[in-house]
Formats: sequence, C-alpha cells, structure tokens
Amino acid sequence: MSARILAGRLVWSVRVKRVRCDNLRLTRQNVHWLVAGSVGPGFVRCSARTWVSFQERSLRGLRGSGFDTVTSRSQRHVPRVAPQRLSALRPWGFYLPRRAWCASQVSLCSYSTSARGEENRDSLENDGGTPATRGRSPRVQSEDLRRLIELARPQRWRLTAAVCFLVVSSTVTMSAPFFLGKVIDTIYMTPGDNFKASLTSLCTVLSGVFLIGSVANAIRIYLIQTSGQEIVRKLRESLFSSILRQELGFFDKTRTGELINRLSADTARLGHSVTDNLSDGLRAVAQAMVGVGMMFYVSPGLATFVLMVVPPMAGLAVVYGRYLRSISKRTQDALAEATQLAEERIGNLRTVRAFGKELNEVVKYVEKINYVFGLAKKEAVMQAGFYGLTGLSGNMMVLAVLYKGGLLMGSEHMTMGQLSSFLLYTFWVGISVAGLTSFYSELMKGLGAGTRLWELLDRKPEFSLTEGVELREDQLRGELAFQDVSFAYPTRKEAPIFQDLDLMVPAGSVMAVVGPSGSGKSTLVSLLLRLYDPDSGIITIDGHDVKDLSPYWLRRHIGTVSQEPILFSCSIAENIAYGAPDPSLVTIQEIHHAAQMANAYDFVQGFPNGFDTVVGEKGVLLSGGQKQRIAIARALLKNPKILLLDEATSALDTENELLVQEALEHLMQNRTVLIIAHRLSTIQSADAVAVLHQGRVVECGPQSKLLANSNGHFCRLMEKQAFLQGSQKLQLAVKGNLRNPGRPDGFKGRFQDDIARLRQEMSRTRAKHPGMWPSFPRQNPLRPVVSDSCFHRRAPLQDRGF
Ligand SMILES: Nc1ncnc2c1ncn2[C@@H]1O[C@H](COP(=O)(O)OP(=O)(O)OP(=O)(O)O)[C@@H](O)[C@H]1O
Repeated sequence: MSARILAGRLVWSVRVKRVRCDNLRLTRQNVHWLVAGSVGPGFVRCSARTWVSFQERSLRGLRGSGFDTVTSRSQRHVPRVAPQRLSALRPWGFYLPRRAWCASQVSLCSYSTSARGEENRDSLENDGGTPATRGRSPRVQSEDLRRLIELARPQRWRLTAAVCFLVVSSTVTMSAPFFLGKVIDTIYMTPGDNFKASLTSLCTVLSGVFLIGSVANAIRIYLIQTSGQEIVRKLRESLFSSILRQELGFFDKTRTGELINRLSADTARLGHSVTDNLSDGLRAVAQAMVGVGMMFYVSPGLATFVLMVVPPMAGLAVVYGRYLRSISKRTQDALAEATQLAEERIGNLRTVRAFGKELNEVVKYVEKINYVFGLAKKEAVMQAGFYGLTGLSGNMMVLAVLYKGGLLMGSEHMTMGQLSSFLLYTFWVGISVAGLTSFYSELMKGLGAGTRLWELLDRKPEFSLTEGVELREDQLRGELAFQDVSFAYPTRKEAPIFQDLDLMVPAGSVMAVVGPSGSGKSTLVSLLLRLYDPDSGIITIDGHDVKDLSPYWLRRHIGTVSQEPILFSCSIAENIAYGAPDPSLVTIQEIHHAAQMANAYDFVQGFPNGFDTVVGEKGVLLSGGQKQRIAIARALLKNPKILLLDEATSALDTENELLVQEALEHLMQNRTVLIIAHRLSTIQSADAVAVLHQGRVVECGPQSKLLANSNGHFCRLMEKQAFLQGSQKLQLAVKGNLRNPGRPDGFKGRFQDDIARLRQEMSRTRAKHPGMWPSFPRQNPLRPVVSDSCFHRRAPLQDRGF
C-alpha cells in the first residue's frame, strides 16, 4: 500500500471516524496501530492476556482517550466475566474487532507507561509539586493554548457574533479621529456661508455613527460576559465531576483547600482569559492595525518615524508576559496552600480553640500569605517597570508626533485637521498596544492557572465509578470473601495493613471483627466498599470479584454506619433521606419510621423544628450520639443487603445502645452484617467473630468456640478488655466511695464490696495471664486508674482502707 493511501487512511481514522487524538502521542508505534486499524473490518485473534487487558484496561483508557466511537461498538463483543473463567467460556479462542484491537494497542501504547492520565496521577499526587509542570518551561505551550481555545469552542457562535459587533464598534472608534480631523478642518477652512450647514450635518452624521458604535459595544460586552460565565460554569462542572470521580487515595494526598481554590479562583481566571480578555485583545489588535493603517494614510513619513518605537516595546512585552506566566502559576499554588490552611483551621475551629492555638494558626497563615505577598511584590516590580516604560514610550510618541507634525505643518505638508487626526490615531494605537500587552499578560496568567486545571481534568481515576457488572437484585445473596488479600495504603506503601488475609462471611450471617486498635478493622470496610483496591488477592461478593462489579452498584447495596458519622449541613429529614437511591421519592412516613427504628424519633421531635432542624456543618449542632442515630436511620432507609457497622453504637449511652441494638438486630435479619467491634456488648449478637492480628485473621468462629481456647487471641483480648473495664469500674467505685466519706457506716461505704470484688477479679486475671501485662502501655494497669487524681489531694491510701 502506498504511503499516500496509508496517510489517507490514517486521516480517515482520525478525522472521519471522529477518533480524536487529544491525549494521544503520535509515536511511530501509535501511527502503526492506527494505520493497521484503518485497513478494514474483521477480527484479530489475540492472546487471552490481550483480551483481558482490553476488557479491563483499554476500555477505561480508551474512554478518555477519544476512541469512544470505536470501542462502544466493539464493547458489545466483550462479555463481562471474571478473567479466571475466560478460558472455559471461550474454548474457540480470543478475537477482537480489528479496529478495537488496534485502538486498544494505541491506547495501551500511549497510556500504559507515558499516559497523560497516569503522568498526571503521579504528578498531582506529589504534594503541590507537579514534576510535569514544575519542570515545564514557562514558554507558551501550544498544547495549553490549543486547550484554551478549545474551551471557548462551544461558545463559538456567541463569540463570533461578539466579534462582529466588535468590528462595528471598533470601526466607529477608529473612524472617529479621521472625522474629528474633518470637523476641525471644517471649522478652520470652510468659508463663512457654508460653515454652519456643513458643521451641523457632519456632527449629526457623526452622532448617529457614535450611537451605532456604542450599541454595538454594549451588545459585544453582553455576549462576551455571558459566554465567559458559561465557560466558567462548564469548567467548574467538569472539574467538580472529575474531582468526585477520583479514587480515595487521591484525596489522601491532595488537600481539600487546594481543590477548592482550583474550583473557584483558577476556573474564573481561565474563563476570563478566553472571553473578556480575548475580546479586549481582539479589539486591541483590530484597533492597532486600523490605527497604524490610518496613520500611514494620513502621513506615511510621520507614521514611519513614530512607529519605530513599537518593535522594542513588543519584545519587552513578550519577555514580561513569560515572566508573568511563571509567577502567576507560583502565586496560584501559594494561594491554594494558604486557602487550604484557612479552610482546615476554620473547619476545625473547635479543636483550635480547645487547644488555644488561634495565635499559632494566625502565624502559620501569615507565613503563607507573606509568601504570596512576596510573589505579588515581584510581580508588582515587573509590572511597575513595564508599565512605566510603556507610559514613557507612549508620551514620547505623542511628543514626537507634535514635534515632527509641527515641522510638517510649518512646511505646509500637513493641515491642522490631519495633525489632529494623526495625534488621535497615535493615542489610539498607544492605548491598543497597552491593551495588547495587558491581553498578553492576562493570557499568560490564564495559561498559568490552566496548567493545574488540565492536570485535574485529565486525571484518570484508578477505576470508573459506573463501569462493571450489575447483578440483579434477586441474584445478590451477600456472601463476602477476602482471599489472600494484601494491602497497604497508597500514602504508606511501606506499612502493610494486611498480608494474605483470608476471611469468609456467609450470606445472611453476622460477623464481628475484633482486634487491637490500628489492626485494620475499618480498613476491611474501606476495601469492601472499594474505596481502595487490594495490592494482591481478591475480595468477592457472591463469588464476583468486586473489581468486576460496578462500584456505583456495589455501594448502592452496602449500608454503612461509620465510627464518626458525617452529616451534611441540611435538615435531619434530608440527611436521613440521603440513604435512599432517590431521596426525592422518600416519604416523610418512611423517614419517621427509620428514625423510630434508630431510636432517633423522640429526640428529633423534641427540637422546635423537628425533622426540619438543620444540623450544621458536619452535623456540628447535634451531639455525637444523636449524629450516630441519624446515621443509623440513614442506613436503615437504604435497606441494603450488606451492612457494615463500624462500631456503630459507640457513641450511644447504655440505654440507647440497647434500643438501637434491638433495632439493628431486627434489621440484620436476612442480611450479611460485618460489625467492627471493640466492646463485648457490640458482638453479643454476632454469629461468628474474626480476630485480626498483625495483618491476618488469626481466629475465626463462634464466640463460644473462641472463648473455649483460653490461650487464644480472642480470649486474651476479651480478658484484657474485661480487665480494663473492671479497672474503670473500680475507679468509679473508688470515686463514689470518696464522695461518701461521711456516711453513718464510716469509710466502709456502699462501694466497698464492689471494690473488693473487682480487685479480686483483676488479680485472678493477672495471675492467669502473666505474659499479658508487658503489652499494656504501662507496666501496672492499676496505676493510672487509682493513683492519680482521686487521692493526691486526700489522705494516704492506707488510711482509707486500701
Ligand atoms: N487513609 C489512610 N492512609 C494511610 N494510613 C491509614 C489510612 N487510614 C488508616 N490508616 C492506617 O491504617 C492502620 C489501620 O487503620 P484502621 O482504621 O483500619 O484500624 P482499626 O483497627 O479500625 O483501628 P481502631 O480500632 O482504632 O478504629 C492504622 O495504622 C492507620 O494509621
């Protein structure tokens, strides 16, 4: 096939088939695949690996890479089944539609190692620093410029109309000096009889023309402003959606304040760059060109003399613009850091206040804004120098016009009106050149802000939220299994949480997970919800790898109540309804019912606004226990097949805990429940208990069986807990006793028996597990309990019967 035909097919692939190569690097390899893909229809036999990788990876990569047209058709050929079962299902081998296969190769080539999405993933995750952008030269990059223009594409008709009105208003503006010159010449040169009539008609025509010019200008401004706002709206929408689609690991590394800054300030700056600024820039270009043309028309000699100053000024503007772009990016980054700090500290003001750290926080914030100020000062120095120079050159130009023009008038080569016109054109050209430099600097600022926005917009989440298998409701039984799962958080890869963890939760059973603090109990919940993916091993629901299931579907069928439930700043009713797939369809009766089941109904009704009470930011206007009960009601309303309770009743008092426990037990029927538990009372209702220790499940089975093994982890854990609870009770008893010293029965108050019993119990436990104590934070667990605050202010212990 000749090179021309190949090239033609390549263009056909890329253009006619609407295969946009936005993010694609046209390496020789990619071109090869593209050309091969355009050879014709048919299927290509491929290895199972390619087939699976096409299914798992390329579709994700392709979706963003612009090959949607090709893949959406070919996707139908790819049944979504677990990779392990592929060979059995496809004994005839693996085939892919030729174009899809070639496109997948292109995608893999361009996305596997050097993909922009992954590059961005890496770069964005480096705190504030983006290797991709940090090393970037501040020179205008055509790619960024192209994207900036691409941003304005949807508004092209509005902007075109705006440009038309711009042409009208600029024509009027630029014709003004010429006609004003004519007016002056009419005043000076027209003989007395015709003078008034000529002047009146000229001024009337000019007024009409000026009116048209100003109307055109008003319409231009309206069109530009609305287009700008629309672009900013779209940009914010895409950015917000891109941020929300990112996996949780991204948020572990990226700071909220920074994202908010991108969403508000950077988008506004970028929008401004492509609308108001572009319009002003176009007007400046048009006016400068017309002005220069008119200057040559009026007096070519004078124009050549005056315009000699323009090339050096243009060079200066370019240098200035480049500097501005780089400093603008640094300022935006620094500002984002300051916003992040302010946002976090204001959001956690109670903690700041409780520790009395207001002044420290102010100092930290001042440090950040001082840095911003330092950058702004540098910018101001450059700006002052640049505008000083442009001002000087403008004035010198006017002076040169007057000087040279005066000489030309003296030698009668120029009339008064011509010199006036020329002078006005010089002013206009000066203003336009200043406008052009400002346009250039604003454009550079926009590009600086854009660099980070493109990174965020381009960043591909590790997995899509909607792609994947959705089981039918009646297919879902709720059997959970962790098989050889190893996992470390992306931010702490060196500290594995799980190593070859195995856990099986039969459908419809209640499994309690216990273990020391930090052993990874809550992490199990995160993995099940697919907030993170395990590094190796698989997690299945009814035998389906959660990676094959649609995360959106998965989370719809799992209800969670976490340790620290977060409520949104809206009414209690809205917070409860949030659990339902479509909150707008939830009736008030359903909300009330859920609240009753979660034992929240009474306290909510006690509020003056009942279920319409607004809970404040993160539910700050409610107590911990109240928040938790609202969160339980929210989970109840979701009515999920799988329930994950992360110490869900931890913030409730004993009475409420019993009531909620009862409600939960009722709810737990016919569901699979995983309870992350810390206390004996929480796991009473569990069918089985799994004990986590050093990244593995070391024991699993019914409570009675685990308790039978007195040297087992569970038994030791429970005894430890009982011991600690005992010591707590002992502390309370001792305090109680001390508060009743004046009782008629003397010091042997009503708590004395309790104290003796508890001390005996604790001694027994201690004797039984002598090896257990070194693992306690303090050698003698009794010390912190009974020695500190209670007694120091009073008589020695032995005087009190100890
Ligand atoms: N997002 C995260 N990034 C990095 N490390 C994390 C993250 N979340 C938790 N960890 C770490 O993972 C380990 C397990 O945490 P996890 O919250 O699962 O423990 P836990 O058993 O539920 O603890 P507790 O009983 O105290 O709630 C801890 O060492 C914790 O510091």
